[in-house]
Amino acid sequence: MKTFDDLFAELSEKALSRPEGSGTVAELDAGVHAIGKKIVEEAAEVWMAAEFQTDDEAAEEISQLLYHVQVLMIAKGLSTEDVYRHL
Ligand SMILES: N=c1c2ncn([C@@H]3O[C@H](COP(=O)(O)OP(=O)(O)OP(=O)(O)O)[C@@H](O)[C@H]3O)c2ncn1[C@@H]1O[C@H](COP(=O)(O)O)[C@@H](O)[C@H]1O
Repeated sequence: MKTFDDLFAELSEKALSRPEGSGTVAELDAGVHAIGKKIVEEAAEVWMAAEFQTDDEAAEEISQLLYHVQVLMIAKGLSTEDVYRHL
């Protein structure tokens, strides 16, 4: 099973190698403003799923939110350590 750190390593590598067809590369190219809007959209979907959908659907929405947060971290050049030191 993929962890937060596994996904971050995968996305960081994709940002460098820029493989054809990568949604991550496309999202990075769209920029911080577009990624931020995606985070807000996914956060709303997390909220709605938590209130009105199944636990599994809420978990899936949370995974998507974490993905977009990671893309934003990479766009900003932030490492997991930069974030973890605030936890
Ligand atoms: N975990 C994810 C992941 N979670 C969410 N998403 C993206 O976020 C979107 C969220 O889904 P929604 O249902 O909200 O989609 P939507 O609003 O219809 O989506 P769009 O119209 O914005 O595409 C998905 O369509 C994906 O584009 C993800 N995209 C990629 N990953 C993983 O990231 C890695 C790299 O992916 P690529 O860069 O595409 O190779 C792989 O391991 C993928 O599994």
